[in-house]
Amino acid sequence: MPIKIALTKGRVEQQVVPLLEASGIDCSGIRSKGRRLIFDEDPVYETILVKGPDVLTYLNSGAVQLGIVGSDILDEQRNPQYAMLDLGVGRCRFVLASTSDFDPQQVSRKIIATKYPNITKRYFQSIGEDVEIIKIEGSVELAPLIGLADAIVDITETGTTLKENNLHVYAELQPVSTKLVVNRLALKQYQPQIRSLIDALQQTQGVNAQ
Ligand SMILES: Nc1ncnc2c1ncn2[C@@H]1O[C@H](COP(=O)(O)OP(=O)(O)OP(=O)(O)O)[C@@H](O)[C@H]1O
Ligand SMILES: O=P(O)(O)OC[C@H]1O[C@H](OP(=O)(O)OP(=O)(O)O)[C@H](O)[C@@H]1O
Repeated sequence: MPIKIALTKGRVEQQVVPLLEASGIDCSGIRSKGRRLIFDEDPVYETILVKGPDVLTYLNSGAVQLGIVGSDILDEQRNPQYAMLDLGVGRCRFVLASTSDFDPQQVSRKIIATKYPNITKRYFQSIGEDVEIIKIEGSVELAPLIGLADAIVDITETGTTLKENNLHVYAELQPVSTKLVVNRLALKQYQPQIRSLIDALQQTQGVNAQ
C-alpha cells in the first residue's frame, strides 16, 4: 500500500514539487497533470491534490497519511499538533492593513475583513480589542477600498498587492510557511517510511527541522 500525501494545489504545489523530487519522489505525473488529481507514478508515495483546508479533512479522517499545507491553514483551524517539518517554502506573513486614513485608535468598533476569522479573532483578543469580523473568500484587499470594512487581516509576501491597491501595514501578526503534517496513527504504522521522507526533505536546500 503506498503512503498517501495530500498536497495543497496551487502556490504550495509549485514550491513543494521540486523538494519532493529532490527527495527522490517521482512527480512526473504532477508536472504534466492536466485535470488529474491522483498521482501514483512513485512506488512509495501516492499524491493527491486538494485545496488547503481540505488537506486537514483528509488527514484527520485517516484517508491520507501525510499532508502538505500552509501554517496559515493550520493556525486558522487550530491544528498545529500535526506539524512535523517546516519545509522552508511558502513564506509570507499575516498583517493588519488598510488605507492611509485608517485610524488604529478609532473609538467605534472596527470592522475587519479576512479569509482567516479565527486568526483575526485571536489577534484582536490578544490586544484586548473587540471587533466585528466579516469573512470573505478572496481579493481581501478590496474590502477597505470599497467600504466593506475598516481594515483587513491577510497574508502578504512581496507586498505588491498591498502597494498596488494603496494599502498600508498597521501591524505585523504571525509568519507563515509550508508544513509537512502527519496523521498520528500513520506515524506509528509507517514510522520508517515517514522518517526517511523527513530525513530526505531535511537534506534538501532550505529545509529546517521543527
Ligand atoms: N502571497 C503569498 N506568498 C506566499 N505564500 C502564499 C501567498 N498566498 C498564499 N500563500 C500560501 O499558499 C497557500 C495557498 O495559496 P493559493 O494562492 O495557491 O491558494 P488560494 O489562496 O486558496 O487561492 P485559490 O482560491 O485561487 O486556489 C496559502 O494557504 C498560503 O500558505
Ligand atoms: O504580498 P503579495 O506577494 O502581493 O501577496 C499577497 C497576496 O497573495 C494572496 O492572495 P492570492 O494570490 O492567494 O489570491 P486571493 O486574493 O484570491 O486569495 C494574499 O491574499 C494577497 O492578496
